Amino acid sequence: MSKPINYYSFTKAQWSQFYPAKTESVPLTKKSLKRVKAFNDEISLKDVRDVYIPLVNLIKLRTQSFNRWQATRAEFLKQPPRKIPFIIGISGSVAVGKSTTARLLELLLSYFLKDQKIQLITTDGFLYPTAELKRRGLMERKGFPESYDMARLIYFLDKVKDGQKDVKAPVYSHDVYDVIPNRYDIIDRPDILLIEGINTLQLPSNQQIYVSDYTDFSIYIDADPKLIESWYLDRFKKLMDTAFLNPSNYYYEYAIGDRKKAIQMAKKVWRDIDLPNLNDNILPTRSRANMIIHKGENHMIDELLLRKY
Ligand SMILES: Nc1ncnc2c1ncn2[C@@H]1O[C@H](COP(=O)(O)OP(=O)(O)O)[C@@H](O)[C@H]1O
Ligand SMILES: CC(C)(COP(=O)(O)O)[C@@H](O)C(=O)NCCC(=O)O
Repeated sequence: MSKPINYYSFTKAQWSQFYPAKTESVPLTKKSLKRVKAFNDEISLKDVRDVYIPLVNLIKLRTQSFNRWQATRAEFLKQPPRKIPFIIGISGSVAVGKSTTARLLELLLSYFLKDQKIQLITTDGFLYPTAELKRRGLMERKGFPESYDMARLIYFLDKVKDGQKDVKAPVYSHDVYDVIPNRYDIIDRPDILLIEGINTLQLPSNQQIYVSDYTDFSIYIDADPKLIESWYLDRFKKLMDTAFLNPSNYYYEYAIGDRKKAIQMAKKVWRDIDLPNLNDNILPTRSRANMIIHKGENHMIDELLLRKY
C-alpha cells in the first residue's frame, strides 16, 4: 500500500518489540492456545504473540486514559462518575478477516483485562432483512451503505454509550444469508464493546451522526484485493461444505449442485458486488482508522500502521 504520511509504519518485528510477549507469557499456555486456535486452526500463533498481545496492551492504555478523562469531565460538570463503554470499531473488506480478528481480540482482552466486561457485535445485524432489501431493489447492493439501517445502528450505539441496560443488537447469519427474526445479542453495560463491520468507518451522507462518533479506537484490516478474493472463495467453499445436511441453509442448493458452477457464481458476486463495494465505500475509509493491520499470503500480518495525530 502507498504510505500515508500521518501514520507510523512498523514491520511485525518492530511492532512486537513494543510489548515483548515473553514478559507476559500467560495466554500462551497450552490450554489458552487451544482456546485461541479453536476459532480457526490456521490462525498464526506467532501473530498472536507478536501483534495481538502488544495491540491488546496498547488498547489497555487507551482505555485507562479514556476512563481518566471521563472521570475528569464528570468532576468538571459536577456529575456523579459513571461508566461509559469504550467502543472499538473494526473495519475492512468483506472476507478480509474482521470477525476472526474481533473474536481473537475479544478473547485476549477478556484474558488480559479480567475485571472488565468485553462484548462483541457485528454490524451485519443492521442490514435490512432480505425481504426488505428485495422490496427496495437492493439485493445487488447488499453491503453497500444504503443496505444498512444506519439510523437503527446509531440509535443502538447511543443507548450503549449512554449506559443503558440490556440493549438489543439484531443478529445476522451467514448460513441463512439473512437477519434472523427476533434473535438479538444483548449488550449490557460492557467496559469494552467491539463492533465489527465493513461500515464502522463510513460517513453516510444522510446522517448527522456517524458510527465513528461513538468509537474510541478504530482498526482497519487491509490486504491486496486479489488475496481477499481468494479468502472470500475459500470461505464460500467452507460454507458450502457445511451446508450439505441442512436444506434450510442458504448454501444447500450450491452444495448439492454443480460445484464448478457454484464457484463461478461466487466469483461473479465478488466481482460485481463485494469488490466494487471495497473500492467505492470501504477502502476510502482506511485513512481514518487509528490503526491499519496489513495482511499478506495466508493471513500473515506483515505491516502495522498507527495513526500519529
Ligand atoms: N488470521 C487468520 N488466519 C487464517 N484464516 C483466517 C484468518 N482470518 C480470517 N481467516 C479466514 O478468512 C475468511 C474470512 O474471514 P472472516 O473473519 O469471516 O472475514 P470478515 O469477517 O472480514 O468477512 C474465513 O474463512 C476465515 O476463516
Ligand atoms: C453480509 C455482508 C454484507 C458482510 O460481510 P462480512 O464482512 O461479514 O463478511 C457480506 O457477507 C455479503 O453478504 N455481501 C453481499 C454479496 C455476497 O454474497 O458476498
